[in-house]
Amino acid sequence: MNALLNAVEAAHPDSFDQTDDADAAIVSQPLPTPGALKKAIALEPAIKEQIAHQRQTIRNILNGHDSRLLVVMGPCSIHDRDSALDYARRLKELANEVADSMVLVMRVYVEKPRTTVGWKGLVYDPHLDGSDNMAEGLASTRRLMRDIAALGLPIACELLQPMLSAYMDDLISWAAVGARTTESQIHREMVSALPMPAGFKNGTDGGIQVAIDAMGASRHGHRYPGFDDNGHPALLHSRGNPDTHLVLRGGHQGPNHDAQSVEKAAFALGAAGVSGAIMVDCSHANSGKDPTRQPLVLDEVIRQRLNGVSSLVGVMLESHLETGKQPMGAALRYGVSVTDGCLGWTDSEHHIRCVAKRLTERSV
Ligand SMILES: O=C[C@H](O)[C@H](O)COP(=O)(O)O
Ligand SMILES: C=C(OP(=O)(O)O)C(=O)O
Repeated sequence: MNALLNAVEAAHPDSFDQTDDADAAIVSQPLPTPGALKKAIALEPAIKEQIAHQRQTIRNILNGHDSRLLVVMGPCSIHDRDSALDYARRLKELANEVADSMVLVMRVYVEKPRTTVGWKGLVYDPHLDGSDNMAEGLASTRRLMRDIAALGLPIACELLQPMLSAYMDDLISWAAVGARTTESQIHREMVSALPMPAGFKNGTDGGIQVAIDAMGASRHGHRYPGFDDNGHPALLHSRGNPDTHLVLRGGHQGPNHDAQSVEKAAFALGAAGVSGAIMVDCSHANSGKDPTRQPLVLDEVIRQRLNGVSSLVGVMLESHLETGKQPMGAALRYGVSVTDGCLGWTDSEHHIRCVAKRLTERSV
């Protein structure tokens, strides 16, 4: 990594100078370009093919050509490599076991949107100590995602800072735009260029129209300023992304996974002429941020699906090795979330198996 940074410094010596404007609020530090990092931590052709296949499987579920349930599950945020890989190995085994009725995709969330301030994720601060070594965070993220993909798991990730998506977009099979950014034109432009399906969450106030508008905006091509793979400012031309959908995550007024809210959302999607596929996030405002309530939300979604609500194609769970969450601090407990509380592995596995059984019994 240092060699990469030295090469960047040699090519752009000015960018290392601190500004001499005493009023300026920023100091710049160089980062590798997306192209350089992708070359340094490259994907084997077999992994690229696997990811293309996994994206297509997810598209098929969204389009109704594959009747399995899409399940995006994993930690609220990734904060250490060992527990992420430990989780991934367990998830892969479970994914194989339930493959007839479900497609499990691992949440590998490395950027966190904060309500005010807080730790912003592995990419920003891989040492969790405020040192913000983003060059290292980007490299660790790529290595981790590559290793998880090598286990055969599809990866889900929220894309928050549009500039960072280019460092990892080749590794992701399903992308999320979060409740705090769905309304942003910049994020809609970003999604219009993504090579994978993407879910737009409803807003934090519970409003679904922002997500429907986002789907309408991102299926069109856009021209917008950004950076090319070599890090040069460029006018980017996107083709538009036809594979977007709504994610219901509840809002300030409470949950929105009940039958009436789902029916209302399906009607609004139909009226707008966008994809009718809906994923329910069993966490966040749908569980009142109490991880132990996620199975109740899951149960209700499966009940509706088994009653014929075909728009419900997916669910999301925040799940880690251990239940709950912990504050950031010196001695972190292994496998416990440092952001939102998660359902522990034993419960997660149990509930996924129960759902698989219910789905399988119904289809025979
Ligand atoms: O899923 C994550 C959180 O809900 C989101 O990042 C906001 O977190 P915060 O309110 O703790 O900042
Ligand atoms: C931040 C997340 O969700 P939301 O945008 O719904 O708050 C998340 O899923 O990690």
